[in-house]
Amino acid sequence: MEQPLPTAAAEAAAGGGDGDGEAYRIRPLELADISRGFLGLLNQLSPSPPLTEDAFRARFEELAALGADHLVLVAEDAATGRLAAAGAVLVERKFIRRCGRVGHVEDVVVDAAARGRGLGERVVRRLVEHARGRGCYKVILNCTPELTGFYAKCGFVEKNVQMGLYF
Ligand SMILES: CC(=O)SCCNC(=O)CCNC(=O)[C@H](O)C(C)(C)COP(=O)(O)OP(=O)(O)OC[C@H]1O[C@@H](n2cnc3c(N)ncnc32)[C@H](O)[C@@H]1OP(=O)(O)O
Repeated sequence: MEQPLPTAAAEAAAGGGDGDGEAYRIRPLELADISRGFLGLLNQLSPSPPLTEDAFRARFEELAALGADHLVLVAEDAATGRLAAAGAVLVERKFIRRCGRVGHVEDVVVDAAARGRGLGERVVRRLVEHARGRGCYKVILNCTPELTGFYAKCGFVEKNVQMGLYF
């Protein structure tokens, strides 16, 4: 039987599945989410060629091996079972700051039809809580200038600049 990423238990302990009768249930990514619209969601973030089921499974298992240091959350529409949002957080383990940990929020996306209802903020706040629960002293992310207002609503402040080198 298919299992969710092993991060599920840690995530649940840190505030876990909503289970409160809300329209969207936020939970860790599962293998079966490939047929619940997960890839279509990611495509709204960054258009890319279709991923095969084998490639998805291989990456899912790779991430599962990282345990609670890598969490992908999705928001499932309780009425339809389709995914309406997703986001990820990666816990970096440092030597500095007394071997401190830093959370990196990545790949946050809400389906175009579900935007503007607070779902994006809910997902980000849950990712942040996971990082806090893993002992991170800060959470950081990169975004375009147009999105700073959204992340400010999620509690983030602008700090430094992003630089990139693409291959
Ligand atoms: C680290 C990264 O992943 S960066 C990539 C982010 N993802 C994308 O750009 C993909 C395309 N965009 C989306 O998926 C969505 O528009 C998101 C994720 C940016 C926002 O999701 P939504 O569910 O629509 O946002 P949500 O409804 O939770 O908004 C929360 C608050 O932020 C505000 N907000 C939302 N988007 C923006 C914006 N672009 N600029 C300023 N404020 C915004 C909302 O008005 C709301 O404020 P309120 O509480 O005063 O009403």
